[in-house]
Amino acid sequence: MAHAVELAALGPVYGPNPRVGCVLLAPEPDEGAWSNHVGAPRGGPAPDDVGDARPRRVIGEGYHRGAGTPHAEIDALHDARRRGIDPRGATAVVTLEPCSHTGRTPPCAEGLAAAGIGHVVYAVTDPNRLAAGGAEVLRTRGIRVTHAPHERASALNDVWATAVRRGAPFVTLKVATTLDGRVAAADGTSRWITGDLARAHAHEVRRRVDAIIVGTGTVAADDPALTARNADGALAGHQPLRVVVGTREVPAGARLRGPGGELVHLATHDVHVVLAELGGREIRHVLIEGGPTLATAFLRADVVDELHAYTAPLVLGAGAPVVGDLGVDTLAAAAQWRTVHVERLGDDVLMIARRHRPRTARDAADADSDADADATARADAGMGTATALTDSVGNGPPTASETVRARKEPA
Ligand SMILES: NC(=O)C1=CN([C@@H]2O[C@H](COP(=O)(O)OP(=O)(O)OC[C@H]3O[C@@H](n4cnc5c(N)ncnc54)[C@H](OP(=O)(O)O)[C@@H]3O)[C@@H](O)[C@H]2O)C=CC1
Ligand SMILES: Nc1c(N[C@@H]2O[C@H](COP(=O)(O)O)[C@@H](O)[C@H]2O)[nH]c(=O)[nH]c1=O
Ligand SMILES: [Zn+2]
Repeated sequence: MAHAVELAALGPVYGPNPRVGCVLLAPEPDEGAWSNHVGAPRGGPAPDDVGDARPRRVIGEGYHRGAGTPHAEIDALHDARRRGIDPRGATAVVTLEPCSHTGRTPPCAEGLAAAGIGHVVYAVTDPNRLAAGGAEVLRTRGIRVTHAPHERASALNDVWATAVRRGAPFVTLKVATTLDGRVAAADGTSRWITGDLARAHAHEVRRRVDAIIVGTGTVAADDPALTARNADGALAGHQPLRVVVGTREVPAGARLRGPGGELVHLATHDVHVVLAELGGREIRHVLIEGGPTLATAFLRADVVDELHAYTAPLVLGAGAPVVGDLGVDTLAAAAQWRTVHVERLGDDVLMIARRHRPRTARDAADADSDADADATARADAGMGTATALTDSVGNGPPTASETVRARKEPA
C-alpha cells in the first residue's frame, strides 16, 4: 500500500478528482521476482498489508492523472498488459475503493472483475456517494475484498474528501500581515509586506488549488492578476479559476482579465452562495486572497478550514487590520484552530492552522481509520496543500528556503 500511495502522489493535487494509486501483485508468491518488489525489505521477507507471509511480485502499477483520464486501477491493468502479463488471479492494492459508477470513465469495479482480479485491497472508502459501493460490487462478483485503512492514503486526499462529503469546497484563507496584524498602512499602501520567499510559497499554493477568491475591494486597490506563476515568473501549467466577489464591476483593463484562469464574477456578499456556486463546478479547494472584508465574511460564517498566515517583522501601529469584528466577545467564544505547520520564509514566518471542529457522528462513520485528525492534517500540510512542507511545528528541520529575504508578492 505504501507504494500505491507513492504512485497516487504522482497525480495532480488540483482538479475535481482524487489522487489514486494502484499496484497489481502476482497471484502467487514468486521467489524469483524479489528484485521487482518495490520496497522489499533487505533483511528478508516480511508480512505486508496484503496479508501474505512474504511480498509478491509487482505485475502492474498505475495512478490517476486527472479528470477524464483512466482511473488508477485501469491504468495498472493497462500496465500489466503492456508488460505482456495476464492479470487473472492477481491482487489489486488500491488507495481508494474502486468506483462503481460510470462517470467520465467506466466503473473500475467492473473493470477489475472483467480482468479476473482475485483479491482487492483498498485503503479508503470512497466518500463520493455517486461512485461508492465498488467494494460491494466486487464481493457480489465473488472477488475477495479487504479494507486496509492507511493513514497516508487518507491524508493524500483529505482536502478532496472534505469537499466531496460536504458538496462544497475546502476553504483556505491566506493573509499576509505585519506583526501587529495589519494588511495595509494608514495611507493604504500594502505591497511588500512580506518577502519573496513568502510570495514564492504563496504561488506554490496557488498551483495546488482550484480557485482563488478576492473581493472587488482588492481588485480596485491592487489590480491583481491572480495567476499561478513559476519561480521564473512564467505562468504555471495549471491556472486556478479567478473568482471576484462583490457587486462592483471588474474594470475592463483589469489584469484579472489577462492571461490566466477563467474569470468568474459573483455579484453577491453571501459566502454560502459563493461556495455553492463553486461546489457546483466541482471546485474542491479554494484559496481566499481577498482583503479584510472578505476574510471577515468567511471567518464569520465559519467556513474557513485552513489559515495560511504569513507574518512579516514590521510594526505599523495604524492601518487596516487583517480581520474585522467576528462577534466574539469572550475568549471562550473564539473558534479553535490547531497549528499544523510553521515555517520560516526569509524574515517572514508562515503559520498554517486548521480549524478544529469536533467530529460529528457522521464524520466518525465516514472515517476510514482511527488516525488522529491532526495527524492527517499535518500530513496534508506536507502533501495536500502547501508545498514541500515538513511537519515542523516546534521540531522540524529548517527548510532550504530559509535563507533569502525578499519582497511581498504583487499578486
Ligand atoms: N495583506 C493581504 O493579505 C491582503 C491585503 N489586501 C489589502 O486589503 C485592502 C482591500 O480590502 P477590502 O476592501 O476589504 O478587500 P476585499 O477583497 O475584501 O473586497 C471587499 C469588497 O468586496 C465586496 N464584498 C464581497 N463580499 C462581501 C461581504 N460578505 N460583505 C461585504 N462586502 C463584500 C464589497 O464590494 P462591493 O461593493 O463591490 O460589493 C467589499 O467592499 C487593500 O488595501 C488591499 O491591498 C488585500 C488582499 C490581501
Ligand atoms: N479510483 C479513482 C476514482 N474513483 C472515484 O471516481 C470518481 C471520479 O470518476 P470520473 O468522473 O469517472 O473520473 C472520484 O470522485 C472517485 O469517487 N476517481 C479518480 O478520479 N481516479 C481514480 O483512480
Ligand atoms: Zn474508478
